[in-house]
Amino acid sequence: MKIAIVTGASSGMGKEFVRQIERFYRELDEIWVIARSEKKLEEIKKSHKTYIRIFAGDMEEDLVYKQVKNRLENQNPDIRMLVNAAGFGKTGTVEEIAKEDKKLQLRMIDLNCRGLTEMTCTCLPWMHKGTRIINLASAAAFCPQAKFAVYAATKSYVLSFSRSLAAELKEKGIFVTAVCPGPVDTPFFEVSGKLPGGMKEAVMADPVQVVKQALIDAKYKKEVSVYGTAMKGAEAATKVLPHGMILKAMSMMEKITKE
Ligand SMILES: NC(=O)C1=CN([C@@H]2O[C@H](COP(=O)(O)OP(=O)(O)OC[C@H]3O[C@@H](n4cnc5c(N)ncnc54)[C@H](OP(=O)(O)O)[C@@H]3O)[C@@H](O)[C@H]2O)C=CC1
Ligand SMILES: CC(=O)[C@H](N)C(=O)O
Repeated sequence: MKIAIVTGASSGMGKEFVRQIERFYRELDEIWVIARSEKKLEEIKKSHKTYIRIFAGDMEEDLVYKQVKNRLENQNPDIRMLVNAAGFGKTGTVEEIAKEDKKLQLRMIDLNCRGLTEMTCTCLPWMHKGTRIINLASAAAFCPQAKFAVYAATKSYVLSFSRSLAAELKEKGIFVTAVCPGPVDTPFFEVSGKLPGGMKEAVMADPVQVVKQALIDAKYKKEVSVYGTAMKGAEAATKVLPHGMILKAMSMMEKITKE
């Protein structure tokens, strides 16, 4: 049995991956979807031809990983693709966020880093030559970001982890792609809140295009997928300019767009 597994499938890019994967891999028997909102996953199930198997659970807790593992052991499927999309962010200074909710930034590390790592380790024994892992990092992985500090750090982890994993798995013929978009128009910002000023709106990307690019890049075994000229430019800038200078410029731009 050939399957794909998508975390964070109830919304935004995860949901879009489920939609596009169905067209991309026509031979799939099932797509396994993971998120907390069972109701949203049920809605997604109704709109697909491929059988959608729902795992409704909180990836900050252990239970959902056990449920996925048990199902893998029982059905022994061939995982053609794993997409790790579950994640969240919060804008504000580290102090402000901690004052509002002491645990929130730790929960962010737990989901964005531990969750992604645990799901990858859970799935790897069922992945073989020619299969793909797609990890949702972010352009925030390229450089530290004030007022997005913990989020940007978690995404640096995802990028670093993905590249190391890609090197480790190359011999086995399993290919890993870290997806690093700039701001994408999804419900993400309803959870995170927005940075003051209109900086992000100006470069907001369409999730359909970001996911399409990611699947093409994964097909061509690219280790990093960056959608759009603006973010390709940003990536190049973070490679040549001192990060202190970029942080200063970002802070100045924020002040200008606020005025
Ligand atoms: N939007 C953007 O600008 C960008 C987003 N990204 C990254 O892409 C990924 C997808 O984000 P996006 O689609 O935009 O955001 P959304 O908020 O639309 O989707 C986030 C998904 O993660 C799931 N999720 C959140 N918390 C948990 C949890 N504790 N356990 C299980 N699932 C959870 C949500 O489902 P539910 O609430 O039902 O649990 C939802 O399906 C994230 O990792 C994000 O960091 C990267 C770059 C840009
Ligand atoms: C939410 C994101 O990851 C995005 N790259 C951003 O910086 O807004």
